[in-house]
Amino acid sequence: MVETGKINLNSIQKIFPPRSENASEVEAVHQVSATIKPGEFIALIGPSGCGKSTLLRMIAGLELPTTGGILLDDEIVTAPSRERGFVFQEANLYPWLTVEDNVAFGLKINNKVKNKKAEIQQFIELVGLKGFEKSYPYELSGGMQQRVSLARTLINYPKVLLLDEPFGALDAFTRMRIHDELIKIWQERKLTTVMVTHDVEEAVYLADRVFAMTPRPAILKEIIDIDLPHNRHRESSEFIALKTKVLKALNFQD
Ligand SMILES: Nc1ncnc2c1ncn2[C@@H]1O[C@H](COP(=O)(O)OP(=O)(O)OP(=O)(O)O)[C@@H](O)[C@H]1O
Repeated sequence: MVETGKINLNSIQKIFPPRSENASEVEAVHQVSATIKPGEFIALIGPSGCGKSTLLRMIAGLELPTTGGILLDDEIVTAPSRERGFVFQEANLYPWLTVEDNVAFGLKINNKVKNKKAEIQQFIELVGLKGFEKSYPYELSGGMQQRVSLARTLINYPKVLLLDEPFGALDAFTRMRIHDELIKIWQERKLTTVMVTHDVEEAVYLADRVFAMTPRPAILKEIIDIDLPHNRHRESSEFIALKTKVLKALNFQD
């Protein structure tokens, strides 16, 4: 079986030009190199404004590196593609469309919606929204909206799932439930996943490896292996030890 979804980051640097005449340029990402294996779950963690989202956006092809290159399965990333599904912090649903029409929207652009009813239903069920097909976004909680956004991305069968703090606005209980759903989907679909988060516990709960970034410019300071099987127990001594390790890498704990 050919495994797909390998990402190579080769000395990635991103410098944004000055925003105004008196401003200076901003180096957001500095010389990041790493290989992400097919099917791996990576959490990118670092202080606010360090450059995590910029790195994720470059993997998506939404930004181009100033120097260095990103390869997906040995092809250089130069533009966004459905191969690399992106879920934003906000669900960004179309308020005038129902859940099923929001999920179908990406397919409609492709003119592929014919005979896709069953598939749309399958993805709605995959994210746990059976029974809400005809609901509008305003009738859903924040967590449910984010699940619609996930279904809308997954229905295009991306090789890579890129998540930019998608659960940041959710309450703690909803987050924990959605974490378990995400792990189930990730295990079923064997998707290479890269997630930006501020939350050390979220990173240790979900990821195979945590990439700890420095304050801006983001440099890959340390990679922490999370060598725990799922379902992980947040209260276990191994889990707490790994959280401490990540916090140390981020310089928040001696
Ligand atoms: N398009 C842009 N033009 C100029 N500067 C930018 C642009 N996008 C991001 N930056 C700057 O790059 C730096 C890194 O931003 P980025 O959004 O990647 O950080 P982050 O680590 O994801 O932050 P947060 O966790 O707060 O979302 C910031 O100083 C930001 O102002």
